[in-house]
Amino acid sequence: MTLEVSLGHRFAGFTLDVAFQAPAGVTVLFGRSGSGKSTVVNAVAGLLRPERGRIAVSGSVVLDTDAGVMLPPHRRRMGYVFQDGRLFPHLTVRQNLLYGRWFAPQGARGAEFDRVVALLGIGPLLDRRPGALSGGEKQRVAIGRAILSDPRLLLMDEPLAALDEARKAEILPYLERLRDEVNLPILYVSHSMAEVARLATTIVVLEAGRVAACGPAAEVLSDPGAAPALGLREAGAVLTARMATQEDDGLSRVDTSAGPLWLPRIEAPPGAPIRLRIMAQDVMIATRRPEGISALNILPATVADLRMGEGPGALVRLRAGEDLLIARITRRSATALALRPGAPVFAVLKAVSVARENVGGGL
Ligand SMILES: Nc1ncnc2c1ncn2[C@@H]1O[C@H](COP(=O)(O)OP(=O)(O)OP(=O)(O)O)[C@@H](O)[C@H]1O
Repeated sequence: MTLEVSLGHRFAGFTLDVAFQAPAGVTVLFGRSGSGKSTVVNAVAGLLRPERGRIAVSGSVVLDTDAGVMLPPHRRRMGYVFQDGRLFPHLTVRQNLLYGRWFAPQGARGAEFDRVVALLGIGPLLDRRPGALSGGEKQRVAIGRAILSDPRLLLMDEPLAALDEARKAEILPYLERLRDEVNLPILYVSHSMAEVARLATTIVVLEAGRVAACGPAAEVLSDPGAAPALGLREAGAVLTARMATQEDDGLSRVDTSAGPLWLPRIEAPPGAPIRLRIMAQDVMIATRRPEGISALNILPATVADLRMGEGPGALVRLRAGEDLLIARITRRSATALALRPGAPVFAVLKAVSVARENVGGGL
């Protein structure tokens, strides 16, 4: 495991008691305001001294209260990207970036300047000062500065929260590239489901200082038990498909492990991994393959588990090939269809449910 975290801490009126492990990639800490996300990140960074805990990154222990180990922040080799960038206003972009590199340990200063500049697309900005940058550009520079300090782990506490939708959309592809091309684990705080669905490798859901759910993104997002903590309205699964063909009528065909799906045209080369998000409310369940229906996308599936809500709703997790889906239906339908684990069904996906802005890189 790349990241091992176990923490206990009390503030007046709040108790944090969490433990999770995560492999390489982006680990998203997700939860409502006040659930403890920043407290965890601050403890990992060394900005908070927890009462009890053990934190290891790629096997290196930075905190172990039982063993009396508590490295100070500057010896933990964590890159930290805040909501507001926090660049030095009197330095140019180049100088801000080089400042980050100054903290890299001797001999490890190879996190090459040019490669990072190219990765984040900030070459044309090098001689400007932060005052002449957009919010999205500032954040890209802040990320570059953090990477150039050659960290073991990148901590990002709501790095997009201060940006408008257009600037968020500008940065997300760079974050995907960081995840996919730079071998740098990232601990990422967010309460935006769209960001989580697009970026997360692992999701840790916090609720009132405890871990409500934790695991690979595809599993947590399709888990009926985790959906209430994630937000029922935004419940939806992610799955990875492969780009197949462009069709004559403007649709693109992508292949999932359970069969093909057709979506509004996606610009991607054949074979490219495409991360899809399918909202629970956009999945209907049929016990027989429907005919004479306008929905294009129908996948054979089996019921994995289901959870009857306290109100009229029910959440059903479906296994379609290797992939997991979640459907939000009524309890009445779940009963009428006699849904139970193992039952063979068909998942009917409304074509619009696979939205273009939800299409990102591979898991
Ligand atoms: N230094 C502190 N002293 C006392 N209480 C604190 C301190 N820091 C955080 N808390 C409390 O701990 C709880 C968790 O706070 P935390 O900032 O970790 O939540 P969060 O999930 O990051 O929230 P948000 O999404 O609003 O940033 C809150 O109730 C907060 O008031």
